[in-house]
Formats: sequence, C-alpha cells, structure tokens
Amino acid sequence: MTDRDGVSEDDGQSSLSQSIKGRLQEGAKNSVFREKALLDPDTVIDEDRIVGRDQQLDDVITYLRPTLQGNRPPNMLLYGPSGTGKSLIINAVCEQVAELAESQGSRFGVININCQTIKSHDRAVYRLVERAATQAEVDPGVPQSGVSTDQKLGRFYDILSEHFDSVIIILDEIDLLIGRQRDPNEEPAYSKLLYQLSRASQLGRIDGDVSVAALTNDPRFMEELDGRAESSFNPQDVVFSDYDANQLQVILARRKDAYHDEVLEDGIIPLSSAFAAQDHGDARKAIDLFRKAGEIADRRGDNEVAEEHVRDAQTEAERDRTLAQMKGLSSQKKISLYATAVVPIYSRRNLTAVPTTIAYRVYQYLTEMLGVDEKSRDSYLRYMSEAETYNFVTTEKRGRGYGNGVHKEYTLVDDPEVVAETLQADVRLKEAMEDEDLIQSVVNAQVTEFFEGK
Ligand SMILES: Nc1ncnc2c1ncn2[C@@H]1O[C@H](COP(=O)(O)OP(=O)(O)OP(=O)(O)O)[C@@H](O)[C@H]1O
Repeated sequence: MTDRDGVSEDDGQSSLSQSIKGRLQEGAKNSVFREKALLDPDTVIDEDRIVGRDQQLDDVITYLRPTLQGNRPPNMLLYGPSGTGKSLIINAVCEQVAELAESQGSRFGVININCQTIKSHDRAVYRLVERAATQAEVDPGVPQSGVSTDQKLGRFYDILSEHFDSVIIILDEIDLLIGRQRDPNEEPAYSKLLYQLSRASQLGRIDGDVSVAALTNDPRFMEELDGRAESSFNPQDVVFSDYDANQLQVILARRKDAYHDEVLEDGIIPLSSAFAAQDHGDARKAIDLFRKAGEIADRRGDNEVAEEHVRDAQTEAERDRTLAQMKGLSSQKKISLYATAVVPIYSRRNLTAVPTTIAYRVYQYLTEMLGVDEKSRDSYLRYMSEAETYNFVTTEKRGRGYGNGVHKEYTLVDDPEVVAETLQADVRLKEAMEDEDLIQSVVNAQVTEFFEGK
C-alpha cells in the first residue's frame, strides 16, 4: 500500500525502526566506555586486577585450602571499613576453589547472602534455602511462610547434605541482621544464625564440610555476639584496612581499559582517588566516581572525560547520599524539614534563607493539617539543629534592623524542590502536598506577617 506522498506504510515503519536503531548504535559508538562492566560493583574481577591485599589473599587461601583436601575449613570473620575488598577477596578465592574442586570431581558450593535488607532470622534462613536450591538446581521445597524456621533450616541442611561435598556460606554485612527483637535482652538474629550454622556443622547435622565466612564493617562485632555463638563460631580473623589515595589510583589504573584509549584526561584517576580517599579510602567510592564521570560525559555527548565530570560526579554522589539519609528521618523531623523547604518554594519574595519563626509556623500548620502531634518550638529547633549536623541546612543569624533583634535563618543545602519531593516519599507528606494552593497561601501569609508585621 502506498500513501499520497508515495511512501508505502511498510517503508515508513522500517525507516522509523532504522532511525531508532541508528540512534541506539550512535550512542554506543560515541560512548567513552569500551567495557563498562569492569566498573560494575558486582563484577568479580580477574585476579590480575586485584591490587595489593596479599596478606588477606594468603590468609583466605590458607583457610580454604583444606576444602580441596577433604577437610572442613575454619569459620572466618572478614572485617574492615566498607569498600576495602572483603567481598572481592572471599569471592575471588571461592571462584578458584570451585574450579579446582570441579576438576577433582568434588561438589563445592558457595552460598552467598547479603544481610543488609533481611528483616528477620526466619527470612535469612529462607534466603539461604533459596540460594542453596538455586545452586543445586532443585526446588526450595519449603514455602516462605506457613512453616517454622526450624523446618526451613532442616530443608537447608538437607539440600547441602544431598548435593554438596563441601560448602562455604558467606554472610555479607552480618552485623545488619538484627531481626525483630521483641525485648532488648533477646539475642540478635545474627547471633542465633551463626550459632545454628556453626553447631549444625560441628554436630554433623550436615554431611560434608561446611564453614561460614561472615563479613562486617564493625570491628567490635565479636563483642556483640552471644557467648555460645561466639564459642561455636570461633572464627579466624582477616583484617582489611583503608586504602590510601595511591593504592586507589593503582586500583583504578588497572581498570582503565573500561574506557576507550585516549578518552581519559590525565587528572581523572588521581582526582577520583583523592575524593574517595577523603572519606576513608573506599575503593567502591573511587570506582563509582570513575564510572559516573564517564556516564556524565556520555550524557552530555562529550568525547573525553574531564576533571569537571569527576567533580560533578562527586556532587551528584553527595546529593544522592544526603537524600537517602533524609528518607530515614523520623516523621517529626521530616515535617520540620519539609516545613522549612516549602518556604523558599512558595514564597513570592524569592526567599532563600528561611527565618525560624516562619518555618515553625508553617510546621504548626502542617501538623494540624496532618493530624499529628505539634511539638514545641524548642523541639523544632532541636530537629533543625540535627538537620544542620547532617548538612541538610546551614544556619545564619541575622539582624532585622533596629529594634527588631536578631533572628536565625535556615538555608537548604540542596535544591528545596528536590528536598520536598524526597520527603514526600512519606505518604503523609504526599497527602499534604495535594493541597498545594493552601500551603502556598499559608507560607505567604506567614512571610508577610513576619516582614511587614501584618
Ligand atoms: N584491592 C583491590 N583491588 C581491586 N579492586 C578492589 C580492591 N578492593 C576493592 N576493590 C573493588 O572495590 C569495590 C568494593 O569492594 P568490596 O565489595 O570487596 O568491598 P567490601 O569491603 O566487601 O565492602 P562492604 O563492606 O561495603 O561490602 C569492588 O568493586 C571491588 O572489586
């Protein structure tokens, strides 16, 4: 079929998909990246890209060697600040053990869970069942709910016994597995789990050799463990310390081929490393900045990665962190900050620094509107001084002219619109925003009263 312009419908369709394809390919062709996966936080990199960490590698190799000789390896505790290579080292060694075990005809399993988002002991056990079932290519065999934790644990031991000769269970961020403690004396979920897993292996509830490697940022983790968990877990320690800027530079330099040749300006690696070293020498942070700088260059259609891209990546990363922290505030603190943020958004006076009196009145109004407790002005000021320590706001004292005394003003560090939007992730604040006109008129009434005394 041909239309009046003499173009067939089919032609139109194929030229449209041609142009989509062309545009997609153009993006790929122009990207500064050659192999972006090298900068992906979840990629287990090849051994030759691992920088330093000889002692930790030696230790983990020594501890895991017995697996290949048919003996049970010791439990391990890998600790050190985040981004210092704990997951990398244990996973890299396990990968090699798995290859060697396979060539010996032995069945070696790695069951790896990250405890950060796991809410309870029961969930953690179920996650272990799932991982073991996936590795063994069998059905989990128990539902997530409706059966006891003991039944799930039993199923976990059965899968391990039937399908593996030896297993290492990696519990990443173990200290975050606290669980729902009903009373403060109740033992935390990580303590219970470590006790059960290490006892099961010692008591022969699992055929085969099972050991546990727990990873944590908390150097005092063992002190938090319940006495019986401590004595049955009884790990070998492997300690990871911070990287300095030079080590971070070498780590990045070994992944330089993530980018095409000649697209990186000279200062990129030193600058990304210097920013990451300012914190505590977190390799994840250095790699993230190194990658984000390239993403920003791509987004802007630039052919080279420049220092400006790294600086912008650093600003974006800081902003993301701040916004993530805001989401974790209590309701009262969120409402206080929200009341402060809406003033510059709605004020017709172009107000960026918000006098406390105005913000507190808006806060009072919001609490009434939302039907939540109205706290005193002192409480509001306390919440806001906490917001200042988190660097959500800065404070300044300012005179209001003769006779009017001194007042305090808050300035939002981030864009107030972004702050308000982030805080609206809280359902109640989202409701408040549905009445935007009302909030706008409240803000302006308070601003007028404050400045003109009306
Ligand atoms: N010595 C190193 N050589 C090369 N890359 C490294 C090294 N140390 C860490 N990395 C890289 O840094 C990133 C973070 O490392 P890893 O996940 O091992 O940190 P971690 O100590 O387990 O952190 P967390 O406690 O936050 O889980 C990964 O991409 C990893 O590949």
